[in-house]
Amino acid sequence: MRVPEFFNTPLTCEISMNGTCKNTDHLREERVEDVAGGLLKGHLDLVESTDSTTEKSFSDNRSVSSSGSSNVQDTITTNLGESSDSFERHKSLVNVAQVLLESIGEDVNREGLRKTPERFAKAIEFLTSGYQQSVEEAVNGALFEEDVDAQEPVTVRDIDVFSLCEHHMLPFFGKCTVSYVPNKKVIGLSKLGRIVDILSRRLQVQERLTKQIAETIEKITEAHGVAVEMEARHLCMACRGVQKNNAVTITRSMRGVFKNNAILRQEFLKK
Ligand SMILES: Nc1nc2c(ncn2[C@@H]2O[C@H](COP(=O)(O)OP(=O)(O)OP(=O)(O)O)[C@@H](O)[C@H]2O)c(=O)[nH]1
Repeated sequence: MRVPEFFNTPLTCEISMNGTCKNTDHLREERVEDVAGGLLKGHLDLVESTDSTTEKSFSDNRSVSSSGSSNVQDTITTNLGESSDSFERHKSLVNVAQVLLESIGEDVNREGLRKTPERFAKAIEFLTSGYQQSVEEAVNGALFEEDVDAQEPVTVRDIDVFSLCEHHMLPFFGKCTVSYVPNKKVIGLSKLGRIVDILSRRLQVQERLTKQIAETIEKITEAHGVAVEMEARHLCMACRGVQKNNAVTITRSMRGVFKNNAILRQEFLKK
């Protein structure tokens, strides 16, 4: 069984307002032995091979408090709330998968399907993990003051996109190109990919996803302008329904100077 990162970390410190620092490892033990009251253990037993999302929720919450032990206690309470929510979510997804298998006439106990509800739950948790993530946390303050040339865009092409269409909950996937004209600050390049991931790992329609990516980048970077173009294939159009396997949908969102400056816009659209 993999153990969440939290339990493998060295000494935890609690820093009080007056700057003193004391060991709070006892809180970690309490968290398992007493505070969790068995819930955490139950969770770990059920989610035997803990997925990255669950690990993240534990490791992210390993906190160094800047305002004393009550905050540490608050954090623990919040963590247990989140852990309990994710436990309940996981349990219902496993149940849903079992019902789904039974509904199509499958035997949920046959060898090949025994672990399928668990796998299904983990896959759906991953594909919708964007609901549990915040863009601000992912960007992590990676905005850098730079004296860049006015009106010169920064463009990252071919960022992979995997999302689920909200109509059929089937994947749509492809790539997107993001461009922005910086306004005194630039964003860490990887953060553009992270923003795309967080917004994609939700139930979406391609048009809304494209617009949300542009709006989010504009808000975070305060850029003079942002342009996003996405090309994607929708499995709901390929493997079922109209069955157009080669159809590719292209969506765009232009904001700020990209909207008004024809040259910038043309440059962006030129491949
Ligand atoms: N605009 C848009 N439509 C989408 C997207 N993803 C799926 N759709 C469409 O959503 C529509 C849902 O139509 P409905 O008639 O309610 O559902 P349906 O009977 O399954 O439709 P068919 O797919 O035509 O069989 C379909 O036309 C899908 O192609 C998307 O990202 N953007």
